Amino acid sequence: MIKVGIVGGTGYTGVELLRLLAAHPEAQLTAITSRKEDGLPVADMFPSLRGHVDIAFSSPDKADLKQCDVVFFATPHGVAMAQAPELIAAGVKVIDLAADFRLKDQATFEKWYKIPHSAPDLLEEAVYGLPELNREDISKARLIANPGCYPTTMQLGFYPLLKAGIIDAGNLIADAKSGVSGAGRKAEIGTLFSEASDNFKAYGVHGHRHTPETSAQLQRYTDQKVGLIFTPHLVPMIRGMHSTLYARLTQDITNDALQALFEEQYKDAEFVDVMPFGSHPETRSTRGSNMLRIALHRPDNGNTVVILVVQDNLVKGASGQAVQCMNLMFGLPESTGLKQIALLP
Ligand SMILES: NC(=O)C1=CN([C@@H]2O[C@H](COP(=O)(O)OP(=O)(O)OC[C@H]3O[C@@H](n4cnc5c(N)ncnc54)[C@H](OP(=O)(O)O)[C@@H]3O)[C@@H](O)[C@H]2O)C=CC1
Ligand SMILES: CC(=O)N[C@@H](CCC(=O)OP(=O)(O)O)C(=O)O
Repeated sequence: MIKVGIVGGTGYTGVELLRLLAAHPEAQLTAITSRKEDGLPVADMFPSLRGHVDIAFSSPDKADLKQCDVVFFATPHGVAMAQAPELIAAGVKVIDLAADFRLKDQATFEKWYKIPHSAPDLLEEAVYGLPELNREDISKARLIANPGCYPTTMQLGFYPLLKAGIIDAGNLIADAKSGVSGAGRKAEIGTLFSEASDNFKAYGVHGHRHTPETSAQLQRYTDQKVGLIFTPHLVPMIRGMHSTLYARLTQDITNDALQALFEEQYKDAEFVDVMPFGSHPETRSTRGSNMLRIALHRPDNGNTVVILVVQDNLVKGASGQAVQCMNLMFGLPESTGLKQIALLP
């Protein structure tokens, strides 16, 4: 059994990790932290886990994380970088769900996250945890930077076109919407029921930290200079994410060939579903599952491709993807413990 620790077990990605790991045949939850709930049985806070999780929270300074084989950080940016060096030196693998190790360039990290990086020596080693594009490196990694939720949709949507060299990489547009759980479980005015329900708004229009993350990753796959305009929106759903991506074709290609490009790219990807050309994926077709679904459109058969991408921000956008990485790091089939079918309605 893989001994698993979770730092930040009271938040949304933390409890999602618990749900997935409780059903994982090779994982044994060994330590889970909370600064506020030291000593409280996990199932007392989350009754959905009664009968499935039988350990209690401990404060981060008391939790014996070094006895774990892998530790997930489901914490705000800046927490993992403080503890990862010591854990890795002790032979523990680390998967950070935050952004501490996502950007290779320290100055770019510090500019966007407005905190100094305390473990810059690990930036080079950290592996970006997007299995569909990075499977081999993940399987050898000691430290995973789990992707952001929006960047997962943008990269998997643009990648096949970018790799084929048939779009203008300097003019990528992403119009994306997230459910409110994307903002985490902390109390904030913007996520109050009376603010976020029955409402719809864009945010981060002049710059969101997922733009440099996505651009830097996409840049690995093209010689053109990547230019991305990304606008996130908050929509009144609890979970789920819908990204509508636009790319300009630079070559003649039929719709059948476009579709074939995506189907070929993701033919072995268990968690990426390329739907029929022209279809309309819904976020609920992924709710609670680790699936990401893609559908292509070509308005008026012109030179713009519209790529619709849906997923669940908490599963494929965070905790499910992190478990997918854990499976690879421990030599297990990638889908172990991740075969849940989406909930309907
Ligand atoms: N929500 C989402 O859809 C996604 C989130 N992410 C990223 O995952 C990370 C976690 O997100 P999410 O679960 O939503 O956040 P939450 O705010 O819901 O939870 C944060 C957790 O971190 C703990 N925590 C906070 N500060 C510290 C600290 N200084 N030291 C130790 N533990 C701390 C909190 O526990 P306590 O206060 O009890 O100690 C809590 O359990 C974030 O970095 C987020 O950006 C990534 C992709 C998607
Ligand atoms: C709805 C909402 O607020 N979403 C978050 C994204 C959360 C996330 O997953 O991203 P990181 O791990 O990079 O912080 C936001 O836009 O800040």
